[in-house]
Amino acid sequence: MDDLFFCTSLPLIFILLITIKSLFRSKQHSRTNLPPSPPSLPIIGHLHLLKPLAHRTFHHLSQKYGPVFSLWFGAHRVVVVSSSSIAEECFTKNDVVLANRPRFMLAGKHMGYNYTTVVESPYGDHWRNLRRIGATDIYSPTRLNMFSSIRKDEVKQLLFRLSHNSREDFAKVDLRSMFSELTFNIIMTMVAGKRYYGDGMSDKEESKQFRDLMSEGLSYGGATNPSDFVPILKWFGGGGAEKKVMDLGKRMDAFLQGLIDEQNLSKTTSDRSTANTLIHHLLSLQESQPEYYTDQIIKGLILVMLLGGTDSSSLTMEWVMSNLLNHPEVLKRARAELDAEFGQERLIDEPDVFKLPYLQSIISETLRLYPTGPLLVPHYSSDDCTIGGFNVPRDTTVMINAWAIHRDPKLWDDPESFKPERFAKGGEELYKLMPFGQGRRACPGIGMAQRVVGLTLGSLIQCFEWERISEMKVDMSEGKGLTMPKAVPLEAMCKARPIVNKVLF
Ligand code: HEM
Repeated sequence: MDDLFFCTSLPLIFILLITIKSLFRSKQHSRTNLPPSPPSLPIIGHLHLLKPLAHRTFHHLSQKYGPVFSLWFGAHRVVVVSSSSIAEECFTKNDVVLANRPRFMLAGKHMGYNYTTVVESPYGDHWRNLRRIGATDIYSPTRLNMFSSIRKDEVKQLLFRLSHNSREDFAKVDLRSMFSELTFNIIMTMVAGKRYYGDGMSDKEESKQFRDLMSEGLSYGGATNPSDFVPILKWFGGGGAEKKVMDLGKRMDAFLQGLIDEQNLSKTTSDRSTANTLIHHLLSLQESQPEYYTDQIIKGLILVMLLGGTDSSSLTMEWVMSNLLNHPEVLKRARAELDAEFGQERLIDEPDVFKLPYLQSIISETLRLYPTGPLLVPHYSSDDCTIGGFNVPRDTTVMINAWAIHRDPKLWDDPESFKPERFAKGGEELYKLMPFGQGRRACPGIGMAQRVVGLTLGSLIQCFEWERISEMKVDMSEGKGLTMPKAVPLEAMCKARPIVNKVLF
């Protein structure tokens, strides 16, 4: 009996002691040499510092506390990184440890199927499966090429709209709404063969429903529940924001399910108008692999395209046009590049965009100064790690301040100035940019964004003269919102160039 005890229990006790010791050491390790932190208030920590334009607040803090500092959002630890080399460490050495997402966004819970869409899902098999589906069925060059005529048609419709009053003289146009409608129409035509914006659409009930859902969805995208940070708030009721997002989530789900049901029905009635849509393709895969292509997974994939792929691209185009209006010499050079390469006889097409290095430099320079994801999407540590020589415990949210890195004077000459020429050399400068993130969780929509943004801007420059609405420079201040909109929506004056009459009418 004694022998048996020694043989079985002693090794177990030994293993237990070693585990306790290493756990203790790990806890100690993670509690010392933490990133510096500003003085905090009881219970709320640093929440009082969180004002709109968080990237700017974090940048100011980094100047005092260094390139890695920590904050408490109530009971939740957050580490902010503002240096290029340390961000690189996050996306290489620590890429797996930091590939999780925090769970404090209400949208992720109630619209994103309890944090299971590709944006919010934790790192693991489910997320890998979603990225695989995205890479093969949605964002691969082959799939993107299949939908190139949709993008071309939508851009043509935009050119038509712009030319309505501008064939004789300069006319004033509201570019924010036009860019936004363009990106929604492109994605919805790819997804379901439907356009919800444009002539005759505003009275249709389904269009109205879609527009309302999207504007609510984008406005609640960054909503958090204060009681997730300060649990004591649960005792005081509240939760108003959560109820609104919950209600929106239900309506959004019903709408997306309606699209799927409609396509299922059209299969039985052999309606060919929906045969080339993304939903049709995903539903056909559902037949052979039902466990991977569930209705919920399909709805989640559509949702992230709509909420992640529209504002980010349309606001980027608005920032680019604002820069061009403030720098007429850059606009002139971009137009000369287009005219020299393609003349005034035919409209440019998607593949042409990659033969326009100056236009590409303008887009890169705009994404440097005005990245529409200034803090990327928050990452979350699944284990203890070190960042920039500091210990960062597991369950810490890590934010990368791409906006600050893109303006770091140690990295860029004259960082506050708009100078597309800095990208003329290509390679090295481009590697310092991170508007789409880096590593495992980097944006999978980059190819689609490049095509939409490049084709639209190239076409606008090829087909129209552009001027500001007054002598005053376009206001470049940033407004509130997750995707860093301009504070003042862009209006501009445009006049059709001769090519418009040749190719559009
Ligand atoms: C100019 C346009 C765009 C910009 C600047 C942009 C930027 C970003 C950024 C910064 C991230 C987070 C990276 C990180 O976590 O470190 C991201 C993630 C993501 N983006 Fe984009 N994006 C753009 C367009 C698009 C488009 C067109 C789509 C799809 C239609 C898309 C889909 C996604 C998805 C699904 C993720 C989540 C990836 C994951 O968590 O695994 N994006 N994007």
